[in-house]
Amino acid sequence: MASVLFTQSFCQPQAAAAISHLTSLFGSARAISSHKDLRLRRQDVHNKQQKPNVTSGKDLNQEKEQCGLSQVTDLFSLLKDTDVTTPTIALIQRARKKDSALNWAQCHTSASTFFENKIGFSQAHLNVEHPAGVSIMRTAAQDPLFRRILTSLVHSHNVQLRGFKTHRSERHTGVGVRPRREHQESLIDNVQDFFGSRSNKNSLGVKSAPGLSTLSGAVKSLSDPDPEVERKLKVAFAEGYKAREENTKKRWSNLRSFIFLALTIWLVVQLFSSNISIKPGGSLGFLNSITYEVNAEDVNVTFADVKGAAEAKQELQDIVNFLRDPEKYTSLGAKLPKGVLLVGPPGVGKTLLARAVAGEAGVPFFHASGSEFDEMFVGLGARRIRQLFSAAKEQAPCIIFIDEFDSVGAKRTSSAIHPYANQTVNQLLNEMDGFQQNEGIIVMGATNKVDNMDKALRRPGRFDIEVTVQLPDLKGRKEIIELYISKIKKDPDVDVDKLARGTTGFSGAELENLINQAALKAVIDGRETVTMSHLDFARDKILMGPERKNRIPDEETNWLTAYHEAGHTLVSYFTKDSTPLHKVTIIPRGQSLGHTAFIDEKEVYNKTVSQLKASMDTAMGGRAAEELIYGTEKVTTGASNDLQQATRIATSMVMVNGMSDKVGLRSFVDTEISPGQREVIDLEIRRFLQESYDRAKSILKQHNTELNNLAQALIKYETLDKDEIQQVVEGKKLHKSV
Ligand SMILES: Nc1ncnc2c1ncn2[C@@H]1O[C@H](COP(=O)(O)OP(=O)(O)OP(=O)(O)O)[C@@H](O)[C@H]1O
Ligand SMILES: [Zn+2]
Repeated sequence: MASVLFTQSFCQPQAAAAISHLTSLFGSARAISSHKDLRLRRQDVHNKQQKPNVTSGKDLNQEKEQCGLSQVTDLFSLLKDTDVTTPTIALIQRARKKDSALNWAQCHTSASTFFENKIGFSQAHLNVEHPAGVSIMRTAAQDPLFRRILTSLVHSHNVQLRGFKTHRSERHTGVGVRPRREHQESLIDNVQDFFGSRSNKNSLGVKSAPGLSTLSGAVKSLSDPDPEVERKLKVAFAEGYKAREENTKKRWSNLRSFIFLALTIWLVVQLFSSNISIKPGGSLGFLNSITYEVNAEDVNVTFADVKGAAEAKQELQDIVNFLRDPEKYTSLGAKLPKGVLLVGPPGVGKTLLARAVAGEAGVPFFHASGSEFDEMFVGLGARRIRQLFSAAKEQAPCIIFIDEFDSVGAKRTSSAIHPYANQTVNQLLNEMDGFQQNEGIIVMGATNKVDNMDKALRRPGRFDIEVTVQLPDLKGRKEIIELYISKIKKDPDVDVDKLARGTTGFSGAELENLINQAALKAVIDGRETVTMSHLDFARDKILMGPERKNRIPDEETNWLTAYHEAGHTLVSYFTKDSTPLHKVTIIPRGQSLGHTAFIDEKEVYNKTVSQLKASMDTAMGGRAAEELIYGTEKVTTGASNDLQQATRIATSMVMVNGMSDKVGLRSFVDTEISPGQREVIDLEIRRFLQESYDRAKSILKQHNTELNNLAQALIKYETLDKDEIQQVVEGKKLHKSV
């Protein structure tokens, strides 16, 4: 890994090692933000106000700004300590990357997504009868590091629970966020037993270790957090802790974390007691003593390690050839690109490809992350760019890879909030222009938001080559699955082909995660090998969020959820061109009370008007069913996500894809919209949505019997797969055990 070494004139050697270890893991931008976090916490203690309370919307925003990135920092350090597998880290990184480092909200979302995933897995551990659970909880409770992270995460979770939804629930049709507290109460009781706050014996009759009361004290001191939050944290951490425990060599990292913590506190004191002033364009005297040493990485990844992505590999082969033998090109007078932009959705292997280019060519690889340049101090980002390029020049031919490229290369703004962001882009442009075409440095940037990029960066002589990396197709998925499944012990019943067919739309990282999750599930089930049912379980978890153990004890809510989900399902069922149904359930999953899941049968490269309308109608089906059955006064907030999704589709139809007659064949991306136009657009979006709702309602009215049957079947069986849905709709009797 390319490490950005952070040395400082007054560093102790040991401490410098600790810092460099950390910065190499997280990049020092994040190391710096955790100073900020510590400062906040110190103030909290000072004000005797330990609770990071978020009440009003304004506070919430402030809170986000103050603690967003640093919470993620903690999360990262947790990950480091727990040795959680790469896909999980990739998952967070990816979610975090969804926006520039200035958008803290995204960070929280990613953190929560992560915990949802972790917690789903941990439910088995939560089971009091599970011997692993007992020992995990007990060890966890005695650990000071655990407590520290716990404190900071309650913080993060408080923010999350009050303001955001998970990534998954945004992406997939499902019921919105509704409280689900009672349902969890029995579970919380169990945990409380563990933590000694109810009695000092848990239900196994094992007397609690003394440390338990310490943890319960810690939890109590967290200003009476939401029990749901408390529960989630305990479980998530117990599991994280277990993973950590399993890796004995990680013990040392405890010590390092401690040194780092002590050092950061000291740094913060230095920073904020020395009267530093930040002047526009100026720099901090104190920070001038910081030097960054940029190290390259030797890569041993090759194209053979990247599965699928044949086109991308082919396009990149030219770059490899050039790097292998720059002279050959120079002597012919051929000019090669300086910059290559890898564009594609998260997790498709952009980073992997860039590495493979370096590996194939046998050149050093400098890896930097866009957010590293997003500094809280003026001019540091630009300076880092300079240092990165000057280090690279010394080692040419080589590759500079900038991940999350959109956070460095975003359109320059005149915004008053971050007036210095432009400096970084300017510096990058300078550097790109400053070296000769055939000098042997190729700058590769990866982004999933190419539209946000500053246009100047894409002029000839800069990032003028764009390589698109797509989601893997059937063959690609098969190869990826084969690659990762070869690393685990699988049962002979595992059908890779079937799995590949049932995972349309999954990225490479998601497939890797799927296999990992399946393996975890197999371990929990006490199995020797991973079976198809473990893989199915993992797929559903990734697709719909982790499954809760039980349904909600409130029957009225269950019926409402059943009708809501049956509404989605039926509209989809009776609408031509809708995405094929996969499953419907009223067991709460992730953040939602129920879920209707769909999987495309084959790759979708483009969507037709009819498909888009079908998606909108299906999303509207939930609300329409609620209204039909319970009346307008009884509709719930459960459809908020659905509405969001439908609105997104309608908006893009009208504003981007020229699918509205009134607005015409016109795209409003990147154009000023006059008030007159805005009104027309608005009316069109509204019309699209209303018509969609009406279509959904009319389907449900027409198929009222089926709606009732489906809701009843959901109440009885809780989850129905595609075939079962069909049987119910066709009025056949289901042979399914309850
Ligand atoms: N095509 C693939 N072949 C093999 N493994 C893959 C592939 N795509 C993704 N993976 C796995 O997923 C991990 C994450 O992928 P990677 O970080 O390269 O994706 P990315 O496109 O750079 O995503 P992001 O935009 O989030 O950075 C890889 O380290 C690899 O383990
Ligand atoms: Zn819904």
